[in-house]
Amino acid sequence: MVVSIYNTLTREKEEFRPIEEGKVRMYVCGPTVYNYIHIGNARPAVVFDTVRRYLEYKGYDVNYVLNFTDVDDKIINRANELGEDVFAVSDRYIDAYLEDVSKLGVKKATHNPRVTNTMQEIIAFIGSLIEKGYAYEAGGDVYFKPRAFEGYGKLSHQSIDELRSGARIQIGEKKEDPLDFALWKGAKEGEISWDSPWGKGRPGWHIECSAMAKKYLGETIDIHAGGQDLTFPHHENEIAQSEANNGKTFANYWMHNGYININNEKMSKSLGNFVLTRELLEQHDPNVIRFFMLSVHYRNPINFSEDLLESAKNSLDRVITAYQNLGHRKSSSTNLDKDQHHWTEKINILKQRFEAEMDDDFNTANAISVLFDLTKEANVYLNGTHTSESIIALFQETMKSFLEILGVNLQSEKELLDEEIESLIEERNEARKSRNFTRADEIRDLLKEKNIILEDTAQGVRWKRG
Ligand SMILES: Nc1ncnc2c1ncn2[C@@H]1O[C@H](COP(=O)(O)OP(=O)(O)OP(=O)(O)O)[C@@H](O)[C@H]1O
Ligand SMILES: [Zn+2]
Repeated sequence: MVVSIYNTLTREKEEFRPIEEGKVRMYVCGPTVYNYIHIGNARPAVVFDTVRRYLEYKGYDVNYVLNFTDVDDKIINRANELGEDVFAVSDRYIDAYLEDVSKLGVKKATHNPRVTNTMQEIIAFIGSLIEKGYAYEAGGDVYFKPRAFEGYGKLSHQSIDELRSGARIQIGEKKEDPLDFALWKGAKEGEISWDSPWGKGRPGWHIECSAMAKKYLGETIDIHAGGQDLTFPHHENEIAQSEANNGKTFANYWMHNGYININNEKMSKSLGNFVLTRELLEQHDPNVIRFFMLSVHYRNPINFSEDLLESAKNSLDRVITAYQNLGHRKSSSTNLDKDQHHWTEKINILKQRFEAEMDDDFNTANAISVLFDLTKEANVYLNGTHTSESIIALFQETMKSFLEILGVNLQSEKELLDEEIESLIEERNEARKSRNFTRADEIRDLLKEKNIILEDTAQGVRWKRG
């Protein structure tokens, strides 16, 4: 089946057809690094990592680019506040970002370009836009003229007149038209700056992504993604700059994730209603946070609450427990199971359903329900008298592959606990052999406390989580 993607540009689900057979060029707008990220900021990281994982599962080679805006007014202000160098601030928050998202199971990007390492390409891009008549210099700044670009407003579905009526020129701005936006900002005295044909300064936010996408992915890319708030003006402006300059479609599919809200209001730094990802990571298993984020379709809002996290934890526990119980049962399988064909068929249907949900604009919420159905079937299977190793392996393999697509890591603390359980059982067996019943009972009680059920069978002690 072909993957279909909801494209913000056309407001329709479209079949995904890559530019190059078997390859995907994907650009995700990354953070402005002046603070630790809140879980709202972590949502695009997790959502688009899942898109990437699924495309890789489908056999695509994904060139995944996520940039860092490492120079910007907010970073400069923060550096001034802290009495630090701009680079000290941006380096610290880039490291923190990478640490946080990697805990959430986000794979390393193919490229993580930084604005300050792309300065020459950005300056050349701006120069070319001036040459082509789309931009002009004004007192050390350079502005882009949206009115010169036919099609401005197509992503956010607004007409240029509508947009112009809402725009104002702020005091101190040197632009000709309220809609014009800065490509280059002349530096104030003593501010961090780069040399350019228009004097010392630094780039505007929008031009960075146009230049970085071109450098790492070429003039036309497959998927461009980011949070919903980036649609306008950021992505609209990226389209205008790139298409004006390159004379080609900039991106074929535009994807935008919905917000994480608190009390139905967007979580944001400016409102102060945020939960830092690193603080949440101290209180919850990263798998649970990820599972919670994916339990809602990526375009829908999530209203953050501890209850939702708790319910994600319970659901994920059920899945992992079933996976582990399958593992323990493997060695004691009788292999007398006569219904192998029936079970193989059942598992295959669930696999197809999972893929169909993911093919349908990466519907992780419905894909997770299929994972729950698989879990239920696994439990039904384990309740039977006879099991076969091959069906157990098929259940495990399928579960593992679903979890891998979702980016949930099975190598969690629970795996370690398994070893502890096995060694406690071993110790209990030894204790019984040497008639040390006090110790044997102690271990049995300890396991019981941890909700581990022991069954004495002809094949030896079998255990499972209750
Ligand atoms: N509450 C949220 N829910 C989902 N995505 C969000 C949320 N807030 C920001 N994002 C996304 O996080 C990414 C990083 O954005 P950026 O670093 O610019 O954050 P920001 O806009 O400074 O955050 P804030 O809105 O808190 O000021 C962007 O793709 C943005 O759309
Ligand atoms: Zn961008």
